[in-house]
Parts: sequence; structure tokens; C-alpha cells
Amino acid sequence: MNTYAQVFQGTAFTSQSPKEIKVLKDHLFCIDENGVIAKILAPIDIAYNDVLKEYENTDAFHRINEGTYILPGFIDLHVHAPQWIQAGTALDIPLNDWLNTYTFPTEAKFADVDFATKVYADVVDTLLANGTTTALYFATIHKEASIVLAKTCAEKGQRGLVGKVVMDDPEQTPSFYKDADTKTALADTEEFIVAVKELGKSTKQGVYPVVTPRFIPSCTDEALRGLGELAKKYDTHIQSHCSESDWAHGYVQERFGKNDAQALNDFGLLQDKSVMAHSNFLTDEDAQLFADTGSAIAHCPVSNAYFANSVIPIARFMAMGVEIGLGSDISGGFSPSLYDNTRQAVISSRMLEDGVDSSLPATTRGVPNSRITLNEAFYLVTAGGGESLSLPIGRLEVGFAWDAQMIDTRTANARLPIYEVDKKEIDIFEKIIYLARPENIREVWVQGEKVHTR
Ligand SMILES: O=c1[nH]c(=O)c2nc[nH]c2[nH]1
Repeated sequence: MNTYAQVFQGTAFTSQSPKEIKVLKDHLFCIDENGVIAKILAPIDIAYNDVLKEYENTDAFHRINEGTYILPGFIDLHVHAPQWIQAGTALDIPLNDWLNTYTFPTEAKFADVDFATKVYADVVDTLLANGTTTALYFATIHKEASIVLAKTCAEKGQRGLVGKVVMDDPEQTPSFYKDADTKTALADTEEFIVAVKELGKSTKQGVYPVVTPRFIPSCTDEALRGLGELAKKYDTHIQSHCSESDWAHGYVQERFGKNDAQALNDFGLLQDKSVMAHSNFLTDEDAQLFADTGSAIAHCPVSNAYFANSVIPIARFMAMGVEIGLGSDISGGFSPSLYDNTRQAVISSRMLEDGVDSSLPATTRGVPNSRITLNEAFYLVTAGGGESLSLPIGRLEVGFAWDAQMIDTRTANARLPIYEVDKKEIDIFEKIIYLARPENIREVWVQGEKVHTR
């Protein structure tokens, strides 16, 4: 009997560290029956030819074509699944107006479970086709429809972490879109957690419930405290928005006399499995609290350009040891592609470093040492996402899940400009990250199962 469920032969790129990419040229990736990488062999390894001989004429063997490269699947740390129906629209007003005018009416539509079923199938398919193998989702306040999102991930093979959103503060939430009251919000959340934990047991890739206070402005103290307790009781992930815009940041300071990070921590909402979206306005003290509690930042660079009123000092927070990954933030971010967000993470950091007001002298225009490299942005969208979620994903390494995307650089009508001069694989890596489109993503695998083919 074969030792491995699958063996892939090809050239792959994975992060060695935030600054370095490891090129695994013509390696063999041996995957066990749980979809975990059991062994990686280089052509110089003694066992390479034995394994090749044993598998190459079997159904378990996958030779990756020349011109196609293997990347780890991408990890989206912040995506509002229901907002997919308004992606690319209505990005012309500030966050609080946008929520009230467009977003809350959009999300209210998901009381209709049939509608939710249709849209959620489309979102999960779209993200998989864009190479996103794991997604941390906000659903809506509706328990049933939120369970539908978790079931959709389970059926389609995506590793989904899903939250039923809590919004119980009548002062800050519209009457047509709010939890009935605090008690109901907490009871629905608990029932949701139990149902999704049960569902997760029947999946190979894992589907997880997430405690999800929308953000401090939409929740009462009692709900925030209760959610912290539920997360502890069931050992779940936690997600929310933190210090996103001038308005959101200022609101929390006014209500509590402290910043979001400290307030969230007081309610038991900052812990190792917490992921806080945006977090643009963290002070160094707040960032240290994130590092100390193991809480992560979901950096959403496309969305931030519209709603955050600032560029997050991501290099500074990386240097402080905060766990960080990337999020599309559909639909504050218009794009379902984490390639777009990886590119924007680099671009925004460069603009922060150089500054944006050309009337100022170059010496005072920007914030020194703010840029991140493409390698670092790639780290965030892969390994950093895995660390943020405390899951063994995001790297092509032994013991990690086989979550992978096969990038065909020669796809008709989407051919990447790779010529004989590209002698170094790392140049090809950079071209893939900057230029690849969904057309180039020929296969996507999650936990050893093929979940998308093009
Ligand atoms: O970008 C955002 N999208 C949202 O849906 C949201 N809710 C609170 N704060 C938010 N920010």
C-alpha cells in the first residue's frame, strides 16, 4: 500500500521568513490521507528517485506542467460575505454613512435564507477561484443564514471561519437591522457556535465558529462582556473591527476614555485567537497589547484607502512582533482578490514612507522606514494569516495543510511576460504576485482536496 495519498512534483514558492522566499525547484510534495504535507523531497535527496518511481505511474501522482508554479493558498482574514452583492459600488462616503446608507440595508436582506444560500455559494466559489483557501467571514446578524455560510464552506471544501454578527445597541443600530435584544444576541451566538462546531467535525479542512461583535459602537457593554465569556467557554476565535477610522476610533475614546484595544481587552476579546480588522490607529501601547495577548491585525489595504483616513504603519507593527495577515474586506475593499491586496499593501506602505503632499519638502513628507517589500506582503497573505489564526496553514512545509494554488504563467490571453532573460526563479515569483489574474489560477487545493479547476 502507498504511504502517501498524493504526490506532487513541481516548483513552489513559500515564505522562509518575512523577508525571504524559499524556492523549491522540482521538489516532490508528499501528502498524507489527512491532507497534510508529510514529506518534501529535493532532487538531491536520496529518497527522491525511489518515491518518484513508486508513484509516477499512479493516480496519486501529479506532475505540475512546465511554466506552472505552486504557491500556498491565500488566507483572507477579513471578508464580509453578504457585502459581496454591493462590491465595487458606493465607496464615495465616510464609513459611518456608508454603513447606514448602504451596508446595513444590504445585510438586512439576509434574513431571507434562500437569498443567502444563493449569494454565499457565489462568494465562496469566487474566493476559491481567486486562490483563497481559508477565509475569516463576517456573516450577518441572522443565525440561520450564518449557518448556511458555514455549510457552504463545508460543502465547497473551503476552510471557513464564520461569525454570526452581533449588533444589539439600539443607539447605534437601525431598527430594521439589529439583534432583538442582548439576551437574544448572546443566545443566538451560543446556538450558532454549537451548530458550527458540530458541522466542523464532518469536514476534512475544518469549519469554525467565530465570536463576532461587529465593532464596539454597535454593541452594548453587556453584549461585549457576554461574547468574551462565550469565546472563553467554547475556545473560539474572535473577530471585530478595531480603531478603523477617525470616527470609529474617536467614538470608543469618548465612550470609554480609552482606545479600542484596551476596551476590547477589558471585555476578554483580545486573546491568541483574536483577529481585529484594520487597527489603523493603534498606539504603540495598543500594539504591544496585541503582541502580548497574541491578537492579530487583519490588514485590509484596499479598504483602508477608502475608509481608514490614514495608512497603517504596518512595518512598525511587524517589527513589534504583532501577528498580521491580509484581508480583502469585501466590500469596503472592492476586490475579492488577495493578489490585489498584497500589491496594495506594498503600494500603501511606500506612500506612507514617501508621504503624499508634494508641497512639503521630501525630508518631512513621509514616515521613514514604513515600506514593506513584496516578500513581506506575501508573508502576510500566507504564513502571517496562518499564525494569526493559530492554524498550521500558509506554508509549504512538513506538518502544514496542503492548501495550494497552481499558477499557470502561460494561460492563453493571460500569459505572464516571462522570457529567457528570467533566469532566476525569484523574478518569476515577483511577476506572478504582481501580474497574475484569476485566469492564471488553474487549480486550487485545500487540505489535499481539489476545490477549483479552470
Ligand atoms: O470596513 C468596514 N466594514 C464594515 O462592514 C464595518 N462595520 C463596522 N466597521 C466596519 N468597517
